[in-house]
Order: sequence, then C-alpha cells, then structure tokens
Amino acid sequence: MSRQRATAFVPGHVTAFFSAHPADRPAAAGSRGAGIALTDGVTVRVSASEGDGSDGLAADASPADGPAGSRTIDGEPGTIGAVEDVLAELGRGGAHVAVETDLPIGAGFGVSGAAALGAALAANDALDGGRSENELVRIAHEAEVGRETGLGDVVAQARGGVPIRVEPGAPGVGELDGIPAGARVEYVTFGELSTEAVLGGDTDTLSAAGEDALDRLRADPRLPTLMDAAREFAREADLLVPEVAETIAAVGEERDGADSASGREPDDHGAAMAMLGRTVFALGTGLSDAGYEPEACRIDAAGARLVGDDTMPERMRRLRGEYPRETVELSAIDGGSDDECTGTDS
Ligand SMILES: Nc1ncnc2c1ncn2[C@@H]1O[C@H](COP(=O)(O)OP(=O)(O)OP(=O)(O)O)[C@@H](O)[C@H]1O
Ligand SMILES: CC(C)(CO)[C@@H](O)C(=O)[O-]
Repeated sequence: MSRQRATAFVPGHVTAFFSAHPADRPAAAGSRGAGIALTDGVTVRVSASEGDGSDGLAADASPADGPAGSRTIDGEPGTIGAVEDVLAELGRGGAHVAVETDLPIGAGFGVSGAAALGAALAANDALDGGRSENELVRIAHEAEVGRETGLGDVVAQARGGVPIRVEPGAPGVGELDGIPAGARVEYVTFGELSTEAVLGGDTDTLSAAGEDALDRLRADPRLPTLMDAAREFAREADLLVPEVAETIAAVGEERDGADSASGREPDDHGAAMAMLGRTVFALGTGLSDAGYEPEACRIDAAGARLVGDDTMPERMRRLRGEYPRETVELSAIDGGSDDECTGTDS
C-alpha cells in the first residue's frame, strides 16, 4: 500500500581517483576508482500530489508542500537534472520533491548523484513503486551518467563506507569492493569545478592515472594508500588547482613537521583533492592541525537508506539483533562519535 510520503538519506561521496569508462548503454557506463562516503549528505523528501499517478494528495500533506510537482533545494525553488530523469523513469514526475543538503553543489561531493538516488528510494517508497534496491540504484546511475554529472558516485553512495569501484557500471554490470575502515573526515571547499567539462574533454591521461592508482590500492587496500594514490592521481591527471595544491601541501608540511610525540591521530594520512571540485579532504585532523577551519564528519558505513518514523524502528530492530543493546548508537557503526556531523539520518 502506498504510504504517500517518504524520506531518504544518501551520503555525500568524495572521489579520490577515477578512470572514465563511457559506454552506449548507460547501465554499463561508469568509472573505476575509489572514494569515501560521508555522514554529511543529502536528504530527499518525496510526497504524493494529484497528477503523479499515485492515490492523490498525501493525507497529511500541508500547503507548505506547494503545488503539484513542486521542487526545492534547501527550501528554494530548484531542481537537479538527474532527479527529474529518475522521477520520469518511475512515472512520478508530479510528486513533490524537496532536496536538503549542507554540502556545496558542484564541489566534488556527488550531490547530484545523491539527490537522484534519494529521489529514487523515496519516490518508490512513498508511491509504492515496487522496485528493488538494485533497480533503483540502476535508475539513479543511468540518470546521473546521462546528465554527465557523475559516473561512479551513485553506486558508491548506495554501498557506503570506502567504496572501491573495481568494474564500472550499475548493479549487475559493475563490481564493488571496499576498504573496511572508519575515520573522521575533514574538508574545505574553495568552489565548483565543472564535472561536465572534465568528462566532456580528453580523459585519456586522467584515466591512465586512475588505473595506476586503482592497481596500487587493490594491492594494498588501506586508507594511507588511498590518500597517497589520490594525491598522485591529482598531480598526474593535471587536475590540481592552485588553492587546492597549496592546501594539500600545507597539510603535508604540518604533518611532516610534527614529531611522533605530538599525539597525532593514527588515522591522519594527509590531504587530497575531491574529484571533481575545488575541495580538499583529509582524514583525522589533518586540516585543522594545519590551521584551517574545516567542516568535519565521518565515513558513512551504512550507505543510502530510507529514514523516518516508519523505517527507523525496523532498522533499529535489525541492528539490535546484530549488536549488544547498549552499543546500538548509530555512531557505533562507523566507530566513533557523530557529534560534529551536520548530516544525520534521524
Ligand atoms: N545551486 C546550484 N549550484 C550548482 N548546481 C546546481 C544548483 N542547483 C541545481 N544544480 C544542478 O545540480 C547538478 C550539479 O551536478 P555536479 O555534477 O556539477 O555537482 P555534484 O554532483 O554536486 O558534484 P560532483 O562535483 O561530485 O560531480 C547540475 O545538474 C546543476 O544543474
Ligand atoms: C566523475 C566523478 C569524479 C564526478 O564526481 C565521479 O562520478 C566518479 O568518481 O566517477
């Protein structure tokens, strides 16, 4: 039965390195590479409206939901192409869709992919679409690839953690692995970098560097190798912009200068550029140690999910079957406190 409204949370995703793999069939197109799913992410609320093919206006819809087919980003009218394509594919273009995020759009956090996947999950749940998870991930992936706003963010965001994209493409075509690890993640953003422009240009050099980085990481799937391979990739692919290069160098210098008695966190492995944005991310306290005032969150182990009153009890029950009752804090999943995070799933 249709529940008429639903909310999904999808983690942000910073790509550390990638190679581009275009294909005629959008489900087969994608990227190989690796990145990190973040507890800072995108929340998508979908509710039924007249004309969206559902049972009619949500019983508890309020005038604030706006006219049929309203679209907002952080409360302002606006939409993202991949979200529209997902809704059209599901036959739910008339639904109200509200996208909310603290992440900057276009700065390397995969906001468009997260919004597309969140819209797919929430629309399916609110309007009784009857699609499986893999189908919904495929639909969001195809929309994102079709709009040229991303290649591998959607499959990574669906998985969560530290995803390694071993083979490109949607579920059933691509293949994922991951680094089993939790950590604090810091980031600073200096602005946007057009994903469309980079993907629309010559990607041969970039892809060769991405393949090298992937080989390295698969031979040693650990966070320090991920960060080191990411720095090398950005240099070899010639994607570094001055403010990003300076920040990565500053974090490296501060790290090299600190002696072993300084009490540095063991998960501090320097900084790297988030693809594709004028953004630097670091594990541990790398950016704050170097004097920056970064945003901070953690690796999001859970991946994209429905959230809200109807789904949380089931999720908590499931967790309680797997962990002792006293450890069923969400923070237990990725190994630490989420106090400093702006994106949560409650
Ligand atoms: N305020 C906004 N700023 C930038 N893009 C916006 C905004 N509102 C909607 N959009 C749309 O959102 C999409 C952003 O996609 P884009 O791939 O550039 O960024 P992203 O998904 O946040 O991150 P990444 O850099 O990781 O790809 C575009 O389709 C753009 O038209
Ligand atoms: C192309 C990309 C770097 C854009 O964010 C990402 O989608 C990826 O890693 O495939």
